[in-house]
Amino acid sequence: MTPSSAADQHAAPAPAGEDPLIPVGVLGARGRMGTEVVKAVNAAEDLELVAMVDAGDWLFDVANAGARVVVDFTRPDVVMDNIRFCIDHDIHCVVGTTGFDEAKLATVAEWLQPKPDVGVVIAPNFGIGAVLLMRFAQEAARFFPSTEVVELHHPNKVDAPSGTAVRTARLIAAARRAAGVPAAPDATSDSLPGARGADVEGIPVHAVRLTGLVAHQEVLMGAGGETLTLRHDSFDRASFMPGVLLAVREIGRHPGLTVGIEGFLGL
Ligand SMILES: NC(=O)C1=CN([C@@H]2O[C@H](COP(=O)(O)OP(=O)(O)OC[C@H]3O[C@@H](n4cnc5c(N)ncnc54)[C@H](OP(=O)(O)O)[C@@H]3O)[C@@H](O)[C@H]2O)C=CC1
Ligand SMILES: O=C(O)C1=N[C@H](C(=O)O)C[C@H](O)C1
Repeated sequence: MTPSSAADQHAAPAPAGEDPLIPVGVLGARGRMGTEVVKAVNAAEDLELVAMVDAGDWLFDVANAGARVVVDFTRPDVVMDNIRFCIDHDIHCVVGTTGFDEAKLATVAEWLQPKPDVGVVIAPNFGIGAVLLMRFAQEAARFFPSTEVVELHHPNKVDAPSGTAVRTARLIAAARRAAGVPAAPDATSDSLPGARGADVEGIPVHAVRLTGLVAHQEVLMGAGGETLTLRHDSFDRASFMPGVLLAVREIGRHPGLTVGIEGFLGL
């Protein structure tokens, strides 16, 4: 990595007599999400953008610039290194990058143990509607013998299925288990591998990649003679920003590891 330009960093003292601004660094700042986060932080009166880092830049600039919170929208293969760096430098982390399984979450929790004042929130989706969809799906899960998840995204997305779809399926599976719902009826034998999607704890998850889409998800539930379809659409990445900014403002008050922004929303 090489140093980011001085133009990417601008530190300013807190206005006298007012609450100090929260200094924020953005990792993946030139990516699709990072660009939107930079705009949102710049537009927020209580936040101050002090560092922008993208591939090829020095992460050390984030620490040198005095970032108190870092927002990470990078790549699943680099995000763990970024989180480690932030924890080691006592910087709170708001992570939107996907690719977290239980093992990675446990590793982050372990890194946080000697740092009781540092907070990390890892959320597969900052869209308020997407978070609500997950909650509604959990509520409905026990009433329907069959459930499938379909996620639909832009074709440049690096991972499949989406982090949101995996979390949604896990939450539904947990709700079904808790209510004693047996495995979904499915007598199909795939004549083509993959035709029934990926199996996430017994819930089929299907991934569509289509030019023109941004980020969308449907949860389909079926019982005798009826279906329930829950759908969320992010037509614009601006839709993620209220959730990102909420997490930036909250994370300093939530040391340790938080998964999802449900708690910050009072859900
Ligand atoms: N939680 C949520 O609500 C959402 C999560 N996401 C997730 O966020 C992630 C990013 O998505 P998106 O913005 O579309 O992807 P992009 O590829 O557009 O952006 C990622 C950026 O990170 C840069 N980057 C790569 N390595 C590093 C590094 N080590 N340090 C800093 N920057 C780095 C990339 O640079 P380069 O291109 O040069 O490699 C690129 O500019 C994905 O995991 C996606 O699933 C997306 C939308 C919403
Ligand atoms: O890459 C994306 O675009 C998105 N990624 C996240 C995911 O994988 O769940 C969130 C949203 O679906 C957009």
